[in-house]
Amino acid sequence: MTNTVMRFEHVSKRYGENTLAVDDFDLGVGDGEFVSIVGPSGCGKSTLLKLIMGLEPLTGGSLEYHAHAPSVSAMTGMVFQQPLLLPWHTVLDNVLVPSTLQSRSRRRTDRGRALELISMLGLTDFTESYPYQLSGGMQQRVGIARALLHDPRILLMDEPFGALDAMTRDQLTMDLLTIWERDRKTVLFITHSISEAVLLSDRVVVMTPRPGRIADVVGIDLPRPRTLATINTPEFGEYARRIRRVLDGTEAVTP
Ligand SMILES: Nc1ncnc2c1ncn2[C@@H]1O[C@H](COP(=O)(O)OP(=O)(O)OP(=O)(O)O)[C@@H](O)[C@H]1O
Repeated sequence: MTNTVMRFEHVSKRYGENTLAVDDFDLGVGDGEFVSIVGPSGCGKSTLLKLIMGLEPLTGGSLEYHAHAPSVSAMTGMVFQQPLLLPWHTVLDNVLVPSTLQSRSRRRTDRGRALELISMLGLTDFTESYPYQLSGGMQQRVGIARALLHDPRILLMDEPFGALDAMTRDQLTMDLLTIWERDRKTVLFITHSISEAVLLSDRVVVMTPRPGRIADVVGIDLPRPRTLATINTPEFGEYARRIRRVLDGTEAVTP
C-alpha cells in the first residue's frame, strides 16, 4: 500500500450502556486509495464516518491521521445520502456554503474554484438555478462539488447515491470514477450496493452485523479505467459473488 493517511487501530464505539455499534475495527487507508465499506443495516458504517469527523468520541482503540492539514474538517469533505442543500441558495451559493461560513473574502477567492467544480460536474447551465429546479441526481452533484470545494485530502461518502434511481446512480458512479481518476483523493465510500463497491474500489471492507467487525477485506484487482462494461466481466462477477458469500456467511453476534 502507498502511504497510510488514516489508521483505525482496534476501534470500538459503544452508544450508551447497551449498543456496541463497532468492535475491534482495524484498518489502514492508503493515500489516494478508494475504499468501500459494505455491511448490513445498523452494522456501524455511518458511525465510522462520525468517528472520523469527530462527531462522536471513540470508546476504545485509536484513530490516527497522517495527512498534513490544520484540522479534520480541512482534511475531509463529506457527502451525505441527502445533499442537504439550502433551498434559498442558488447552485453556486450552495457550493460556496463552506467558504461563506468562513468569511466574505474566502467566498470571493473560492468563487473560481466553485465554478470549475460546477463545470466538472456538468452543471454550468444551472449555476444560478435553485435546488427545486434540479433533479435528485443534479442535487447530489451539487453536494459533491461542495464537498470538493476546499480540495480535501479525504472524501467521506455515506451512501451518496442511495436515494437515486438506477440510471442516475450509474451515471453518477461513472462521474465519480472519472473525478477520482483525475484527483486520486482518498475516498471512504459507504454503500449497500456490492456492484457499486466493486466497480469503484481498490478494496472493499465487508462488515458483520452489529457489532460491526471486519469480516473480510477484498482487494479489487480490476484494471482501470473501469467502465460500466467492467460489470459484465467474469472477474467482476467473481468479486461480487465473493463479497456476497461473506455477507451471507456473517451472523449477528450479541454484544
Ligand atoms: N447517536 C446514537 N445513539 C444511540 N445509538 C446509535 C446512535 N447512532 C447510531 N446508533 C446505533 O448504532 C448502530 C450502528 O448505527 P449506524 O448508523 O452506524 O449503522 P449503519 O451501518 O450506518 O446503518 P445503515 O446501513 O442502516 O445506515 C445502530 O444499532 C444504531 O441504532
